[in-house]
Amino acid sequence: MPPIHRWQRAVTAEAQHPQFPAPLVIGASIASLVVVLLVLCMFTMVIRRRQSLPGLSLSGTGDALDRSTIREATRNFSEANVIGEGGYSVVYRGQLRDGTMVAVKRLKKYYLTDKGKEDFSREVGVMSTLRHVNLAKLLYYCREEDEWILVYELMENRSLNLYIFGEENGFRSSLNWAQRLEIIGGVAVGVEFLHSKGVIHRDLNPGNILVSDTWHPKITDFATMKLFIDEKTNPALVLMPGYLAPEYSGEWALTYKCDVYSFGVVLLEIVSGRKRTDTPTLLLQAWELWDQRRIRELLDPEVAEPEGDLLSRLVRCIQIGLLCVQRLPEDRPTVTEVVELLTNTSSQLLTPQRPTQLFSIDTPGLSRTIRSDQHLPRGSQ
Ligand SMILES: Nc1ncnc2c1ncn2[C@@H]1O[C@H](COP(=O)(O)OP(=O)(O)OP(=O)(O)O)[C@@H](O)[C@H]1O
Repeated sequence: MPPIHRWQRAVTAEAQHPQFPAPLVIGASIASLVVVLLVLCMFTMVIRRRQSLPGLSLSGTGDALDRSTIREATRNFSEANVIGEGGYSVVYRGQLRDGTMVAVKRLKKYYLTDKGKEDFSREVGVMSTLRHVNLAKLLYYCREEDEWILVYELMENRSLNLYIFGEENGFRSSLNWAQRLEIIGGVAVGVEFLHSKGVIHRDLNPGNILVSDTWHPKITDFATMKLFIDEKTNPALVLMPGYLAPEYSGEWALTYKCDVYSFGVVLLEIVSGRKRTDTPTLLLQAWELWDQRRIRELLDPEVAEPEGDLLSRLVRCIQIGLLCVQRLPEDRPTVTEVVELLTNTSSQLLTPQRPTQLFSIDTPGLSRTIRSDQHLPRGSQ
């Protein structure tokens, strides 16, 4: 061991017994105590918020909405009140005591995770602050024991898939071309708003686009339910095949451009009336017909043929859709650019490349992509 010099010994001794003035020591102790108390207070507040009342109004009115109120509104979740069912919820029509008509979304219990339980109140609180004319309005939520419920404003016309895929008689022809173009524009504006708030929808599809009684589109399911489900163990459940961008279905590479891709697929479905899962070659068909200027063959035959200005707007719209579904995210426009391209008809449009990806059997992380240079499965062309 090297010898210790006298000056070293002096420093060591001072370090062991530093001579601070008494007022400084007292001041520092009080300050530390205050900081500790503040941290404790904040921690308690967070915990209290998480264990908050079972039903909490999101409208700022202060009215609590508990399970018994929701039971009453839906006549005890009566079968007759079911208006839809998705992968992880059953949706009921309901009427609150004040007469407000609501859509009550009751989450299926077996998919809820511990993480979801922790996040529910906080995340729903955040989502409820997203108010926009093209977003469905989340009014209340209820989390009581194992009952998890979201209460939305009711959209009498339900979702867009009913009208573009003709799942019910006569529905398909009820949306004319002008209305379809309006819906496409409204969805783009809604997605732009979400992106401006830092939210990626991830699951944009016609089942998640509701339509008001005046045919205005309202995007729903923006990142709410999916936050409460473990998508890595339930990927097929969480995200709808046919709409996922190849980079997301293949490598979980999630960016705003994934929504742009889904939007492009939805746009092409709206104009063609063809569901991509039933028509895996939809993107290629659309590109070829657009490239050969045979657009009329792509358009939904159930809707009266468009002429003049309407036809040229549709041609432009299809070109925008094809730009959105480009394989590489960097070749797709941003949604803000999409809105600009849709509204400013004199703005310059790039030429979309021929799609190489026909259809991705796209469970994230388990992607099996069929490319146009590979053989398609029998019956899929
Ligand atoms: N606010 C609403 N007003 C009217 N109908 C609604 C409303 N919300 C949902 N629905 C109807 O309920 C159906 C199922 O809802 P939704 O798709 O949101 O369920 P989900 O469990 O989130 O499922 P998924 O995302 O797998 O489709 C919708 O397709 C729509 O027809």
